[in-house]
Amino acid sequence: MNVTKYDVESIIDASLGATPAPTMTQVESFVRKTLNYNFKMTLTEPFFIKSNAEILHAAGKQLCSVISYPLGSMNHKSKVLQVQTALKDGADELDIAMDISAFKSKHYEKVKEDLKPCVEMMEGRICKLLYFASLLTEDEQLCACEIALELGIPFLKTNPGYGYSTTLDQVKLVKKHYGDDLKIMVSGGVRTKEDAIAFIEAGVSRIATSASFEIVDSL
Ligand SMILES: O=C[C@H](O)COP(=O)(O)O
Repeated sequence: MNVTKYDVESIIDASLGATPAPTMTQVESFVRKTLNYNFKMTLTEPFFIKSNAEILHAAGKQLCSVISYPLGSMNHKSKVLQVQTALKDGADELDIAMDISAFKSKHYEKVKEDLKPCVEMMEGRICKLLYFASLLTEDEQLCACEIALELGIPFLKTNPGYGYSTTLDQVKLVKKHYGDDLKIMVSGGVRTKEDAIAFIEAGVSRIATSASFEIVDSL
């Protein structure tokens, strides 16, 4: 498979993830730096959506934010409010975390009821289900895929970062069972162009990484 620089750059969601508590100045400088690249999205925490959207939209770029990140453990009302606010503030896409504790407790209906209004509010905009693959068994990962499809979210985000790296096996498992029915954004631990190319060859549609500049600059 011949993977070009464009193939990689154009599917990256650029994250500042490696900096756990960035200052507003650090965030703005990161966002301004992404303007020099042709990334798919710039990822931003909810607090920064409004200010980052002003910068990115003025330059014709888009941003994605996160909801109930990283464990999906916010209560339902606050998740709904967070989605409403994120969209009002200018988010173009959202990565919504599944309630991992409820899921691992097998409260699948609760997990779905929690997510359903959030997905409906997206009104056709892209959202991805963060299912935290590294905390799940293989059977649980496949169960999360079923939930995504039942909710009409045909796009997964594997892991939140924070030291949880996505493996090729996690991606291959989903691709083996669901093929093109589920798109995957690999997230967590993608650090080099070799990592990026290996995940593209495994079938991912998007790459969220805090090494976006380094990866593209090395291609
Ligand atoms: O949301 C995206 C994450 O920050 C990606 O994970 P990473 O920080 O390990 O690259």
